[in-house]
Amino acid sequence: MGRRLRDGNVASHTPQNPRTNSCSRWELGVCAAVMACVSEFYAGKCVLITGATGFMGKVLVEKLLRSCPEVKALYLLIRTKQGQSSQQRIHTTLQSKLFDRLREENPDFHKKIIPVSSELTQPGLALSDEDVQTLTQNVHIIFHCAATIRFDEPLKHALQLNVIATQQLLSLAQQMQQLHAFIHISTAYANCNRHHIDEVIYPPPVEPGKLIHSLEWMDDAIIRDITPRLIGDWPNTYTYTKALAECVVQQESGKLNVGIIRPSIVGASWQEPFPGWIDNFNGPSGVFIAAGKGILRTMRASNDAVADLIPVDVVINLTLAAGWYTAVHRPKSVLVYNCTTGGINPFHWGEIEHHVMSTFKRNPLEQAFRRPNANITSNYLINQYWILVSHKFPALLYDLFLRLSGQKPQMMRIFNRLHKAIGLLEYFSSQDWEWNSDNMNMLMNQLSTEDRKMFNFDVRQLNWPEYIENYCIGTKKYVLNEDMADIPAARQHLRKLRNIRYTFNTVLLVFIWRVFIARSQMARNICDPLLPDLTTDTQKLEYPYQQNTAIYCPCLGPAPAHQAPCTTVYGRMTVYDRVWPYDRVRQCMAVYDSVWPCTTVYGRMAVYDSVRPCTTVYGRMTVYDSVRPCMAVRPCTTPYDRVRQCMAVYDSVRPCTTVYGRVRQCTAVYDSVRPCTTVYGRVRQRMAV
Ligand SMILES: CCCCCCCCCCCCCCCCCCCC(=O)SCCNC(=O)CCNC(=O)[C@H](O)C(C)(C)COP(=O)(O)OP(=O)(O)OC[C@H]1O[C@@H](n2cnc3c(N)ncnc32)[C@H](O)[C@@H]1OP(=O)(O)O
Ligand SMILES: NC(=O)C1=CN([C@@H]2O[C@H](COP(=O)(O)OP(=O)(O)OC[C@H]3O[C@@H](n4cnc5c(N)ncnc54)[C@H](OP(=O)(O)O)[C@@H]3O)[C@@H](O)[C@H]2O)C=CC1
Repeated sequence: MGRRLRDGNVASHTPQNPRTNSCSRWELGVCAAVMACVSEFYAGKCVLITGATGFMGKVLVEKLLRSCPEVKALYLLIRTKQGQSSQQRIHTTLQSKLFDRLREENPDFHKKIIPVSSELTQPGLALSDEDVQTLTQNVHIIFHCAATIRFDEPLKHALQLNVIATQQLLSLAQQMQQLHAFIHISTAYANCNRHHIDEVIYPPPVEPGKLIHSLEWMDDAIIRDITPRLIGDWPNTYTYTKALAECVVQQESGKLNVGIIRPSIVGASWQEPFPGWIDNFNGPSGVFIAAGKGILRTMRASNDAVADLIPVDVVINLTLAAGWYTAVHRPKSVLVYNCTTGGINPFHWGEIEHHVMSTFKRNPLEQAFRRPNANITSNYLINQYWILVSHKFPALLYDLFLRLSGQKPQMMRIFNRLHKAIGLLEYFSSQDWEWNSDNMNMLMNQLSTEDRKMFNFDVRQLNWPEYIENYCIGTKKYVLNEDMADIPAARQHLRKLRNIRYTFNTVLLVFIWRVFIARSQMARNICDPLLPDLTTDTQKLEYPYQQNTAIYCPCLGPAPAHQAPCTTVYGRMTVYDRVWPYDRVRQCMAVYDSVWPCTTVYGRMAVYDSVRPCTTVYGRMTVYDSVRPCMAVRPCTTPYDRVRQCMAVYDSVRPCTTVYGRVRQCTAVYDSVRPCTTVYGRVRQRMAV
């Protein structure tokens, strides 16, 4: 790494006329088709970059050093953070895997990097006088990438960094003696309150100077209260302040050669330095990861809306080319480049959903919470329903499990954060915009064949399915630092989750059946014919019954022998015999008469007798008696009912008497001749009176 500016170690640089240092068609008449004008332009140049520790800044530094090896120096404005100096921070940044290729090609690349301590929200960018002097003397090109990209940033802070810092940097740029170009990175969504966006700077929603002035004296609480009114139809403070920043760039550009790059949604790299590089959760990356982990199951997005993703290396190639073009061709006014894909090679959110899911099924993330299975919907209510069923309910269950196993519940908290994040993104995934990208095309046409390859931003060549696959794998490798060698274990984990799901679904189905469906007479009438007949052939002969009607127990033929056991049991049902009529009855009940064996009980109960219908039903209880044995002719009467822990009490002579509550205690008292048949609870007691 080069010595810090402050140490005054930057060699003086002979100013060059940008026009003579390039292969401008205007200057040279013709640009040799194979000449790499762009990298040649950067040879011997000093470049100032803000935001070099960020996602795009890093890629810019890497590409500049790799493809323009003759560049003289990179001054990187970096703030101290968490006790780390700018020097230490850039050292850490350069350890990133992103720089592996460069490290291999040029192990000394770091010598050209000169970190400069600068807090952009401070007056004068918190630059020392010495640093100001060095920068103003040496810098040829400025790339201003730093910004807060948080959607929920308080307005004052977003204004300070995105607008005021830009203003200050422009005023520093005005003092620079040999500045050829100032490139400001904006966003394609700076004007997202419009549907069609041209490559022009639109009038600001408010005069930036006035807003800055007004907010100076207001305290944070007041600003928070008036923020929604101020930002109007912008969805967040980020896009709003980026719109103001563009306006400031135009106002303060003076005689500078200025270009504005407006990337749409910046995603993982397409080709350089290798496919799929990404290092953060911003934009769609966090959504992909959450879906791959099986946490995110639903999101509001329109299947048919264009997903205007743009690979980070495309943005950086265009930015470097724009730096060259701005310096060499010095456009009369600020040139804006909408750096988008939708108008050229459109791809839709529905397609993205499909490719993300299929990639994560083939290359699962480790320790997934559930199997990846996410869907997008544009319908608010459907989305809310799935949030409840697929997010909140499982989170609740999982937290319950954690609580019971003595751990701290965390899933609900994770989901709340996820909902907050996706709630902020949905604005962008539920509608689409049209960007004019003429300047991007124009710039491409200005490049030599060599440059078009080296600084490729021709998104017509982008194969979306392949890109999305590399993107997802990139999140696995570079954001989550997972090893591809562990994929078999991750697949095994998914299989385990699938089995758990099947088991859970089966239990749930049985539960729903028991609680809701089996209680419904109508459902029984529909389902009975479909149910298997579990009686044996012998039983059928002896105790035929009609299963496909509501009549269950016609007693046909002569009574079987006295000892004949009670018969059928379907489902959870009871067997007993006529003398000792009892048995474990969990949820159901059979009631029968004294002579005949009880007949069928399906589901929860059939009660009948031959002469009189069974009598009382109390709560969940059946009580009846029969004076006479069941007869052949009469069907059983009451097929009923939810019997949780139920009870049949009867006797042969007198009706049963008491039934108590939901049959926690059921007391049947009766009969002097026959044994009583009390059943208590799950038939813990049987007794004869
Ligand atoms: C259904 C699946 C199929 C997929 C198909 C459909 C996909 C639709 C995707 C739609 C995406 C649309 C994206 C549009 C964006 C366009 C905007 C214009 C482009 C730009 O100009 S700027 C770049 C965009 N900016 C952002 O994306 C920033 C958004 N982030 C924020 O504003 C904040 O981070 C947020 C979300 C408010 C959270 O704040 P907070 O709770 O304070 O958390 P932190 O930021 O401190 O982060 C804590 C921790 O969480 C990680 N993190 C951050 N975001 C996510 C996320 N989305 N998912 C998961 N994890 C996330 C973060 O890295 C931190 O981790 P640490 O380890 O550092 O603690
Ligand atoms: N990512 C995207 O999808 C898109 C991004 N853009 C634009 O691209 C640019 C770069 O975005 P991206 O790289 O993704 O953003 P990052 O958040 O990854 O990087 C932001 C950079 O700004 C620096 N920074 C923030 N605050 C300060 C400060 N007070 N003083 C000095 N430096 C500061 C950060 O430094 P530190 O490490 O110290 O925090 C970091 O280097 C932004 O202008 C953004 O608006 C546009 C469209 C889409």
